[in-house]
Amino acid sequence: MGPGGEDVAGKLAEAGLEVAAVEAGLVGGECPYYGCIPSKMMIRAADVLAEARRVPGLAGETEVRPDWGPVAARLKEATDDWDDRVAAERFTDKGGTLVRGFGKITGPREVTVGERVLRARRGVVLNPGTEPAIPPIDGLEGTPFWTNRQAVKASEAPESLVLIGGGAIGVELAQAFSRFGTRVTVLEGRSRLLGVEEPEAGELVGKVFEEEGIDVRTGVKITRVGYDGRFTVEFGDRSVEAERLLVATGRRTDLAKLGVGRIGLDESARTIPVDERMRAADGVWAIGDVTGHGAFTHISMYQAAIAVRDILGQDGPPADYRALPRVSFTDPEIGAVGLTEAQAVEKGMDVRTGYTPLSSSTRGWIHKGEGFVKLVVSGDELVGATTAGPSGGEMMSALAVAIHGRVPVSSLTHMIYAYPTFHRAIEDALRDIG
Ligand SMILES: Cc1cc2nc3c(=O)[nH]c(=O)nc-3n(C[C@H](O)[C@H](O)[C@H](O)COP(=O)(O)OP(=O)(O)OC[C@H]3O[C@@H](n4cnc5c(N)ncnc54)[C@H](O)[C@@H]3O)c2cc1C
Ligand SMILES: NC(=O)c1ccc[n+]([C@@H]2O[C@H](COP(=O)([O-])OP(=O)(O)OC[C@H]3O[C@@H](n4cnc5c(N)ncnc54)[C@H](O)[C@@H]3O)[C@@H](O)[C@H]2O)c1
Repeated sequence: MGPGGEDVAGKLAEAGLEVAAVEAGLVGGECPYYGCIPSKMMIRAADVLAEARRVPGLAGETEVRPDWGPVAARLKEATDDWDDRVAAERFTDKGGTLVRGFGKITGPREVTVGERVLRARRGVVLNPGTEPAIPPIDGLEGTPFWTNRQAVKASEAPESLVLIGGGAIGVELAQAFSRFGTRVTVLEGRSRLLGVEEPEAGELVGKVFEEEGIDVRTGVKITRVGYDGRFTVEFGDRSVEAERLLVATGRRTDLAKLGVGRIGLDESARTIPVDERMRAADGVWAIGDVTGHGAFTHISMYQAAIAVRDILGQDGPPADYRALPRVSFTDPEIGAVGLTEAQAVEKGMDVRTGYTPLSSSTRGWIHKGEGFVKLVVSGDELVGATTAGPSGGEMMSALAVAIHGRVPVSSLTHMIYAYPTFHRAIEDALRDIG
């Protein structure tokens, strides 16, 4: 019952099907309780602090004294103190049956929860999501390290924090805590932050982090973690010490524990492959992080809608991930859609790119905002874009529409872009296409 599962279960119950939903944790999954919503609330508060600190030089003087108290209180309220009663009732009020516990597939169209065996006529929808993947670092196991699940329950911002992993979770939480006064170190194994996105994105975030006092170490190989009331993380001949350690090194799903072997799927795989209708096997649909099409709530919900249509025998377009959007909610915010330049090259496309720094646009200059627009083009088709800046995620939406609707690049070039918006920089990036 992640975001997609909750949607599928509710919609099918509303359509009159007899639906049993199995949930081992909280109805709604990671996003509302430990992921998107709490992290974005932390980021919203941290961004307010950053804006206040920008007053000098623009509008006068400020004195900023961060207090985590309102953040912790807001998170408690937003998650109902990590209680899913409202979400559970939303489903049962639609006529669904909620079964609490861990579900295991025990046969075709059969799921067992403890002693209870559920047999479906129509089929089973799998939406097990992911949990934090913990790397096998010497000394880490058994220490009171945080993952995102503990970080969002912090009652105060720690004095110091080491983050292992500079991906999506790592960068968002690093900046949020740092802006509340936490001394933050990010240790990333790859050569840059946000390694799956365009290199320019990770480089920009790394530069801004350094300027804000976040210690970023990339290309590190962590050899040991020690804990004696404080954490020591060793990498090569260096080490860093902190009050808290947050591990954000990716996600995993235990498919063997879920019992997918009973329906002919590979239990040692990292994902459950699905077709364009979310079918994973006869009478089995899978949606969300586990399908490997992007660990995002909007993917879970998008796939949910397709699965519902397929189960109810309704028409509708098959899954299409060409215009897959994603946003890293750092400041500057990194919006991205479709392919990166490297991914397009890897696919054998004849790639051209266009790039412009946001500072050369009127709005970027007025705002004193850092960022850029990068476009990835193949022929006359836009296949990918990255928009970094104060509203990078919102800027990206225009390009997501262009990719989704296959708007030719030649047509985008002759469009009117409102002056002076951030998104007007898209026009400059289009002109730069080689
Ligand atoms: C810190 C953080 C920030 C994030 N921020 C964003 C963001 O800003 N935007 C965005 O789009 N995405 C974000 N994500 C990702 C997003 O949370 C997930 O992609 C989203 O929750 C969709 O996941 P899902 O549908 O696969 O299932 P999940 O949300 O992972 O839920 C799966 C549910 O299934 C339950 N479950 C698993 N196995 C079983 C079983 N066998 N029996 C019974 N129950 C079981 C689990 O308890 C869980 O409740 C973030 C994630 C994290 C960790
Ligand atoms: N804004 C958003 O939409 C948002 C925010 C947070 C998370 N998410 C989703 O959740 C997923 C999980 O986030 P994540 O940050 O855990 O995973 P990630 O895959 O984005 O990043 C993990 C990082 O940890 C690094 N790493 C792995 N092992 C390491 C080690 N031993 N030492 C040092 N570095 C190591 C990897 O190189 C990688 O850069 C994301 O992929 C994303 O899909 C989305």
